Amino acid sequence: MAQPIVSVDDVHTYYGDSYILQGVSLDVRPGELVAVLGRNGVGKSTLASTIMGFNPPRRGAIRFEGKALTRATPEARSRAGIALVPQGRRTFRSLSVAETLEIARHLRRFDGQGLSWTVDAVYDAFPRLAERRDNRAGTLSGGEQQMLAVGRALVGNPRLVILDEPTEGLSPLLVKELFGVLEMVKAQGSTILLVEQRLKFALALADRVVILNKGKVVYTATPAELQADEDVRHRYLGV
Ligand SMILES: Nc1ncnc2c1ncn2[C@@H]1O[C@H](COP(=O)(O)OP(=O)(O)OP(=O)(O)O)[C@@H](O)[C@H]1O
Repeated sequence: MAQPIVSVDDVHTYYGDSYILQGVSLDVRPGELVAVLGRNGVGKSTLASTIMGFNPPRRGAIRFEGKALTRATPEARSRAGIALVPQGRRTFRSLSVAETLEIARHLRRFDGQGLSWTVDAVYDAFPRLAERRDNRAGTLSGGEQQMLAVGRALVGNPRLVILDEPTEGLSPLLVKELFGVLEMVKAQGSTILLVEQRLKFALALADRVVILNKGKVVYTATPAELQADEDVRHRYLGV
């Protein structure tokens, strides 16, 4: 089996005294889409920010393409080829769509090794962004800002894209559009870690699903296995 792109090994993360990730381990292999599921507050976003380096673990290790990254800064992780699309988008309100994407392209410090998301490719994937290219991010709808946040990550041609609840607040139409884009990103061989509340969305995209509960991985399976396991879905996802 291929070496994992990212390997999270017995990671323990805190916010002050709050013990959030309590020994999380998971691997994501090249070209795989792994969905992280779980109820509100179980630590999914914390896992995303721990991998990106915003909230390093007190114990445990994170390896990226075989190299230890546990203590690396978020900038170093970005240079290594990890991109995070954070929950709540965080686009710069005063920059236009075109400026946002151009800046992300210029900041690209990582040679995407055959992956090639250009600004034009992002416009093709999200026609709404092309229509709004001269508009400031602050004037976009929530859904359009989400598209922009995803596009900004893609033009960096990351080796690993971490998406933290990208469908949150999107209209059904935009959810569908985002689904198509993620299918495309996947088809190009990108590796994706998807934190997601919408079960159907996650099951339709994922190669593997991981469920977190109270800061621990309690279940790992294929989407079909989770689909068939009513007990697990009910117990850990409430559906
Ligand atoms: N900056 C912070 N300081 C202190 N506690 C925090 C902080 N951010 C999150 N928490 C707490 O950590 C726990 C895990 O939060 P996290 O956001 O990782 O969960 P989540 O599974 O992503 O939930 P959600 O789906 O609601 O985003 C929660 O109890 C939350 O209240």
